[in-house]
Amino acid sequence: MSGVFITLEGGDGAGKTTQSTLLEEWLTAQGRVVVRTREPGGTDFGTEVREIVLHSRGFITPRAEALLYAADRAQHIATKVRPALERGEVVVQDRYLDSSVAYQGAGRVLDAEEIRELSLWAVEDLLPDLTILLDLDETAARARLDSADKPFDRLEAEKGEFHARVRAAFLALAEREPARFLVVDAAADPETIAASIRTRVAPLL
Ligand SMILES: Nc1ncnc2c1ncn2[C@@H]1O[C@H](COP(=O)(O)OP(=O)(O)OP(=O)(O)O)[C@@H](O)[C@H]1O
Ligand SMILES: Cc1cn([C@H]2C[C@H](O)[C@@H](COP(=O)(O)O)O2)c(=O)[nH]c1=O
Repeated sequence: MSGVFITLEGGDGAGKTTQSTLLEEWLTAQGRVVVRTREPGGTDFGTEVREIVLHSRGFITPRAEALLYAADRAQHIATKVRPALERGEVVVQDRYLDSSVAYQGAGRVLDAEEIRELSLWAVEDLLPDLTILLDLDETAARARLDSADKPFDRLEAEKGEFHARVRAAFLALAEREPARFLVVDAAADPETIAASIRTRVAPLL
């Protein structure tokens, strides 16, 4: 596999969409073919899963929720991400298995190792070349979401303690795999963040 697989992680409102847009623009200007995608929802199947997992009105058990994210991931990696990497393209993806460890593991208080194993099984062990963690405290993230003025989804609607556990879990994951992660202060301005991301991505191209 000769492409480059880059994931962006962080809490809701940390700035992943903003930074993946800027990264895609820069990579395209460097002459690379970019596949910009996300989880959940990077495939037709995933779009249906996304609707259930983010907007279902009924109660979803934590294990059922973990399996929904894993099903979305299995389909997405097999049908979209691996083929793009095999063609030598750059995949820029909002969220991946670290989100499951942080949200379902720490947030929903399931066993983090089991959640990671479930995702690794779903994707036949594919890990990113680089994971950019946009780190922002939950109060600042909530203020950004509030100002966006759109209704909260199931996960965004969780309490502050849930999001604090998610943030701590992301930071612990980055500490455990420093070679894979770039941790960025997401409170900085978007151009400063984009510049530090480009510095780390350039040697991978
Ligand atoms: N560095 C930044 N400083 C201030 N505001 C920012 C910054 N980056 C993004 N924002 C703003 O914060 C809000 C959320 O940004 P964005 O949609 O990029 O985050 P996200 O991590 O993709 O969110 P979600 O997880 O909810 O999809 C937007 O209104 C965006 O304009
Ligand atoms: C991949 C993944 C995502 N989540 C959560 C995180 C967010 O709250 C939503 C996705 O919304 P976004 O606007 O696309 O960021 O889903 C999760 O709990 N577990 C996962 O594996």
